[in-house]
Amino acid sequence: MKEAVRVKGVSKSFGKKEVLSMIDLTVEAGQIYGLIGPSGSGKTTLVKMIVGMDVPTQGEVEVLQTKVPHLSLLQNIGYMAQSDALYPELTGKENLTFFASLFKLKKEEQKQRIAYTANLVDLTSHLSKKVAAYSGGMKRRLSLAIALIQNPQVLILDEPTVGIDPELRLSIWNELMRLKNEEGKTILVTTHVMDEAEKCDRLAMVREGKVLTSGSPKELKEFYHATSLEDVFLKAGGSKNENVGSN
Ligand SMILES: Nc1ncnc2c1ncn2[C@@H]1O[C@H](COP(=O)(O)OP(=O)(O)OP(=O)(O)O)[C@@H](O)[C@H]1O
Repeated sequence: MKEAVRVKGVSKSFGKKEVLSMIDLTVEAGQIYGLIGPSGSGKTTLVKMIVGMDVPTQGEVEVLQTKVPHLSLLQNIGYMAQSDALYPELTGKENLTFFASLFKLKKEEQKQRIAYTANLVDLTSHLSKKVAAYSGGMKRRLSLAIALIQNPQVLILDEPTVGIDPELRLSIWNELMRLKNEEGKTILVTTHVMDEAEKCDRLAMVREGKVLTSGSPKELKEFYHATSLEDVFLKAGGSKNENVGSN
């Protein structure tokens, strides 16, 4: 299978502080790949370098066999940041229309994508409200809709379900599964939530800027003789970098 994302020997420092240290990871096309780790472990920094918003101090990143950053990748990467980048004075629909207009979409396709993404995140009946009047969860949902607007091949979602109620969280995960299974999308997601991590095909557990271990949830639990992913995390924390899975 082809690689959708390749991170090769990436380190990142801010001033003298090294935040990421020699990260290697590969996301196969058509996988859901989870980055899990405590707050401050470096997940967002890594994600920003994968989408081309920040530059590694060392190493390089490729997405769809193209070295990041590259203009051609904008159409193919949908990015949902941790903090919402929305226009509060515009309505939900105007926000979606604005972001859709940045991409090469025909008028009819643009309309369809707006309707589809709004429905996916359950915002259809709120589209004419100003975003300033949205709750935190609604803003997260709109950000997710925007990440999907141009129908990108690769989705990079930084804690997409924070502040979203359990029912909608489940429906968003069901949709991510559908996007993977039926449309062959590649999805890289950061999360703190272990039951979301269980749904990923592969995981990398990150702590203090290093990948502690990686593999499928099943492989990780077997390797560490652990009953849960929390347990894997605790056990992996005490050992050297392990690559449990096949890559
Ligand atoms: N622009 C910056 N300048 C200096 N330090 C930074 C910068 N961006 C991130 N850091 C530091 O890098 C470390 C990793 O931060 P990062 O946001 O990547 O972690 P995270 O795992 O995504 O955490 P969270 O889950 O809370 O978002 C933190 O110590 C943070 O303070």
